[in-house]
Amino acid sequence: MKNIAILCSGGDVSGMNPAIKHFVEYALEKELTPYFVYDGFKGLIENKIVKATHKDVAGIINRGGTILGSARSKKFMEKKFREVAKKNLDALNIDMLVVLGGDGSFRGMDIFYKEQGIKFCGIPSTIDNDINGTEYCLGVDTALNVIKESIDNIRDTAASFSRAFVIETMGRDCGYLALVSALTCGAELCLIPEVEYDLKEYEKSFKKQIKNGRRYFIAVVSEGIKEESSEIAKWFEEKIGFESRATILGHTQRGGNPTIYDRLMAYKFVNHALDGMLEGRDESVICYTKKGFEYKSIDEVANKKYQLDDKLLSYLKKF
Ligand SMILES: Nc1ncnc2c1ncn2[C@@H]1O[C@H](COP(=O)(O)OP(=O)(O)O)[C@@H](O)[C@H]1O
Ligand SMILES: O=P(O)(O)OC[C@H]1O[C@](O)(COP(=O)(O)O)[C@@H](O)[C@@H]1O
Repeated sequence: MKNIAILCSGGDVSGMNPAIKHFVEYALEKELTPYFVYDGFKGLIENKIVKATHKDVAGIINRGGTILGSARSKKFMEKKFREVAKKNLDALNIDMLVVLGGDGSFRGMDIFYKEQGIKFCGIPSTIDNDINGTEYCLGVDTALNVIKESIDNIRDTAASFSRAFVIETMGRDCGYLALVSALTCGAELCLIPEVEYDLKEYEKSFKKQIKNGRRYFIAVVSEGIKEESSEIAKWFEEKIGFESRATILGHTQRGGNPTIYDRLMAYKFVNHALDGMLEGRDESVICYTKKGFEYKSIDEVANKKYQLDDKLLSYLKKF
């Protein structure tokens, strides 16, 4: 039997646990021996590598986060520590790794493969949905649903109290979560890092809306824009004349039980990862595009910055 391991690296997402569960099941079905690496690349270096069984993945399909733990490891950037990681894997005869993470993790694995010969398949996993080459990253749907729940709740109080609410979503420097949430939760204002804005340009239209009976405003703004969400709230008070509050959703967006879509995507990503490795793909990332699932090289994924789809961008509400 061949040995294969799985690890999580970078920001955790809801959907990792269903992926880990299916990894064990599908590996055993394919007559591979599955292993867990706890705490990402850090755990590879610290030898936290353990054989996995069906029992280890019982009752986890509905849980957010990752039972394996995730980490960002500075040591893995250094060759001498990657050599330690390789020694640890060799001792267990493991030469294949499935990595749930972002482009940084895949870049690290690419170096590890070229230098130490450990084959890998990357499964894009980040709530930011900011990996070039794939239209979907594991965890995004759950994060969007958490945001939707929060905005719907905030709308109740905003309408009752006649206030403006500025809701900040995560995304680092990518506005995907904010844009999709604004469109699907009916926000009056959406600000994202990819699009220049001038708040002055919204004043006339917002005042007109108030005259026409608008009782409250919902603004969805992304992490990474030029202003703090508290400053946008202040603008609502000072320039629009509306009492306002700012809510930063923060790490709530990384939790919650995985949606059906993320459970299904986890299943499909893992199937493709193992199939690809068994077919002899030694260093690939599975991307989901209009064509379906595709195996791409690390260069196709990590050499270019992710760009929001033009069609989606065209839906951004203007003043
Ligand atoms: N150039 C690199 N060389 C070796 N390891 C890397 C490299 N880039 C990233 N890594 C590893 O991948 C980890 C996760 O990368 P990071 O960019 O933080 O997250 P993400 O995978 O979400 O993009 C880093 O902490 C590091 O251990
Ligand atoms: O959990 P931390 O270290 O505070 O990081 C927060 C960052 O991680 C994210 O939640 C996810 O980013 P990654 O998936 O790229 O790690 C970002 O949206 C956010 O900017």
